[in-house]
Amino acid sequence: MDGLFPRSRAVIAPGAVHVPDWLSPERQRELVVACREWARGPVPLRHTALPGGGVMSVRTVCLGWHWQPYRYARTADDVNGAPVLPFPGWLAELGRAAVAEAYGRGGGSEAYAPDAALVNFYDGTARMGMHRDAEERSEAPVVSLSIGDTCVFRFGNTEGRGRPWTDVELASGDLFVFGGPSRRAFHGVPSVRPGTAPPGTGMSGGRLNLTLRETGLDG
Ligand SMILES: O=C(O)CCC(=O)C(=O)O
Ligand SMILES: [Fe+2]
Repeated sequence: MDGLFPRSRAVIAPGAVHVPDWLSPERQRELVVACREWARGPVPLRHTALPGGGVMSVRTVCLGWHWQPYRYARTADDVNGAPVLPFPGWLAELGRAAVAEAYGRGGGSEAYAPDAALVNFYDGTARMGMHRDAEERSEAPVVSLSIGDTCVFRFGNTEGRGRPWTDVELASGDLFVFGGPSRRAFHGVPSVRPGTAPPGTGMSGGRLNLTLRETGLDG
């Protein structure tokens, strides 16, 4: 039944907007090519090690600022010490277009200047636990772009990891923006649905997610 009914734009919580099918198929393919290039290094796509000894099931590479739990740096000190790749101007432009799409012109899109991105790759068994994006000093929104297999994206509240939450299916090409009162909301990815990607993304399987952030950091 998937694909028979158009999915519609939805405000999931104040400041949290889901826009299905925002990225064109061409744009998705371009992003896949770019992600593949970024994953070549100098910092490899890797399972992030957590301070408690665990390892994330998602594999990640960063742009602009390298995120390691729980700080940003210009070098990947928890991987190989290499400098993080620059944040491309065209990706910041795409981020501004995303914020304009979510909040309308005048909703802060002109001033949006993302300077960090996490590029996450999920195989069929990868998940991401409930967390908040908290290392950024800026209150500017997070822009999330999804390509490949559909996932369940769990969007919670700002108080804690538990309910209430809303489960949203993020499919290939979907945009999700969370800012304003939802900027520090807990969120996670409890499951990915293998084999649900549309043909033509250029991926052979799995899910890619890019989150663009404004760190508010200097230097
Ligand atoms: O994969 C997603 O949709 C969310 C990723 C995320 O929350 C993060 O990278 O902080
Ligand atoms: Fe996050």
